[in-house]
Formats: sequence, C-alpha cells, structure tokens
Amino acid sequence: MPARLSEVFRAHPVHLHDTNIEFESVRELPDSHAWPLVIDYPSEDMYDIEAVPIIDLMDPNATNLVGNACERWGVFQVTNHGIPIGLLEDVESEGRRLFQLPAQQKLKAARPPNGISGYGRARINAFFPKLMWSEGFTIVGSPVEDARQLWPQEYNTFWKRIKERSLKNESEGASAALQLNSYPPCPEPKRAMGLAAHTDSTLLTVLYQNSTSGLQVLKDGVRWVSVPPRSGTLVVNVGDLLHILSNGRFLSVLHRAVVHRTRHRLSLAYLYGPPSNIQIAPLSKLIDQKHPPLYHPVTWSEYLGRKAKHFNKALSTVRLCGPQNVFIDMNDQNRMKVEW
Ligand SMILES: C=C1C[C@]23C[C@H]1CC[C@H]2[C@@]12CCC[C@@](C)(C(=O)O1)[C@H]2[C@@H]3C(=O)O
Ligand SMILES: O=C(O)CCC(=O)C(=O)O
Ligand SMILES: [Fe+2]
Repeated sequence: MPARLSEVFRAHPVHLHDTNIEFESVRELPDSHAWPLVIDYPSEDMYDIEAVPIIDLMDPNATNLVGNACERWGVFQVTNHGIPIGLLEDVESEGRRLFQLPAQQKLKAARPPNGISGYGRARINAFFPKLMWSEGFTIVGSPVEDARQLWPQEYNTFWKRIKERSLKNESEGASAALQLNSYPPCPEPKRAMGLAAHTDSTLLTVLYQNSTSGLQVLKDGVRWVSVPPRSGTLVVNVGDLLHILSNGRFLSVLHRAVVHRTRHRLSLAYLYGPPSNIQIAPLSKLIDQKHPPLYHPVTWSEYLGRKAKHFNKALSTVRLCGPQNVFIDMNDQNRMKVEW
C-alpha cells in the first residue's frame, strides 16, 4: 500500500474525457451533460422545513452541539471559526483566476489518470454515464509545479497564497487535500449535475462556498436539503473515516452540488484526514457487548483505493458484519437509493 497520499491512485488510473467543453460559450445543454431531471432542485420560494444546524464555536455548549449534529445530520455550519475571511477570499480569487484561463492552458496542469493533483473533472465522474457541469483543481502537497505550467511567467502569487496559508504539511501529523470546484452558469440547470451525490472519504471536510447556493445534503435518506451560503460561515461535513472511527455513530453525509442558470459558483473544500498510513478503526471506548465494532481497521491510502474501485459502496467493503446488518446503517441505505 502506498504511504503517501499523492501515490494512492497509482494502481487506480481513471480515463476521463480529455477534451473539455468551454462551458461559458455553450447555449444548449449537450447530450453528454444531460442527466435525468434533478429532483428537489431548489425553487426560489421554497424554504427548507429543516435546516442544517449552525453552530457558534464560541458557544460554551459547542462540543455537544457538534456531536448532535454529527449524529443527526453528518454536517453542520460554523461561525466564529477563527479563519480570517480574507484568507478564504484570497484563495477564492486565485481559484477564479485559474478557472478563467483558456482551456488549453488549464490542461497543461491536467491531473494525470493515476495522479491525485491537478486540473480536471472529479474522479467520481468515471462512475456515471454523463459528465458533470463543473471543473476542479486538486492540490495535495505543493502546487508549485502545476502553477508553473499554468502561469509560466508569474506563478508565485498562486502557490504562495495557497501553500503558505492553506495547506498543512504531511509531517505535521495530518494529510489533507484542497479541492477548488468551479460550476459555470448552465443553460438547463435542472437537467445538469454539478457534482454527483457522494460522501467524502475524509475524517472531516471544511467547505467554503461563494455567494451562490448549490450544495445539498441528503437528510434521513429521503430529502435533499439545501445549504445556502451565509457570509463568514463554513460548512463542515463528516467523512467516511470519521464514520468508521465513531463506529457508525456519526453519519458521513451524502451530498451533491447543483448548478445555476446565470450564476457562477465556486467552492473550496479542505479535505482533512489522518496521516495516510495510520490505521483507523472504531474507537475502543465506543465498543462493548451491545456495540460490537462495525468496521475493519483501514488506512486512508487503502480506503482511497477502495473508493476508487467501489465508489459509494467503499464503506460497505470495510464493514465487519454481513449484509444482513446493512439497514442498521442509514447511510448504507442512502447509498443504495441513489445508485443508477
Ligand atoms: C484526498 C482525496 C479525497 C478525494 C480524493 C482525494 C483528492 C480529491 C478528493 C475528492 C474531491 C471531490 C469529491 C471526491 C469524492 C473526489 O472525486 O475527489 C473527493 C475524494 C474523496 O473524498 O474520496
Ligand atoms: O461544491 C460543493 O458545494 C461541494 C464540493 C464537494 O462536495 C467536494 O469537493 O467534495
Ligand atoms: Fe464532497
């Protein structure tokens, strides 16, 4: 098993279309991007009966609130998080600058089929018959080489802003990826999909979205609930590894991004995980006779390999109990409902 995050996809190459459409110039949705109608596309006058909890991290009761949100939703929003808004806006503007480059320029930093970093479609597109209405740029480690390809004359601004301010070094005891997502305006948003329903394989993902909504989370396996952007607020979602660590108590929430007719949406996801070769298993203090461990120990590298192969079924491949228990786990149930 590869120890470094940057090597996890060596054995799992994906060949996504290498020709990119120039989204902005398309007037009609091409068949290649036409999905079945998006159910629960947010309507202007619709408000959600239930909303994703918003937690003030300075609240003395914040720990309990976070725990409850992880059990009930697998996602929450945070205020008073201490991350300067200026830092987020800097990274957003660098992302905007990147996605505005001409397609052939961006493709110079294309993510290789067996690599993790670079420009291109989300890997998960390989599991769907249609293409998503989005482009992404994934950063693991230093983006300096990619920045040099994108802006040969002037690459310092990008990588300094991103590396120095946003990414933790693997030697500091964690691994992380930064994913910039761009969702251009779309002529037929209800028949397009920005990012298809998935769970993150992380411990936690911290998401910043610009002022355009699009993120939706699946609640109780049945309802898509929108998470509209609120200025200064970050969205935090539980990933598959935290679900395993909590022995299934915390839900790794199924989420997706829908697109907009006239507005360009940008999001930044900080995908946070443990050192990539450390075993993650259900915490022993959560295990007793009534609560047997539900998952095998697994490292993040190994899990990403499983995700690359099994996508939304990856979690069930590390389950200890047989398929008869699948319906105990709400998330497994969710997963089956959204399959094609
Ligand atoms: C460290 C990670 C986590 C990755 C793979 C790798 C780099 C990019 C991440 C994402 C980001 C977009 C959704 C996802 C599902 C995808 O296709 O790429 C994520 C995936 C995962 O959470 O499994
Ligand atoms: O753009 C969004 O709101 C979702 C992004 C996301 O789920 C991801 O990058 O993993
Ligand atoms: Fe995600």
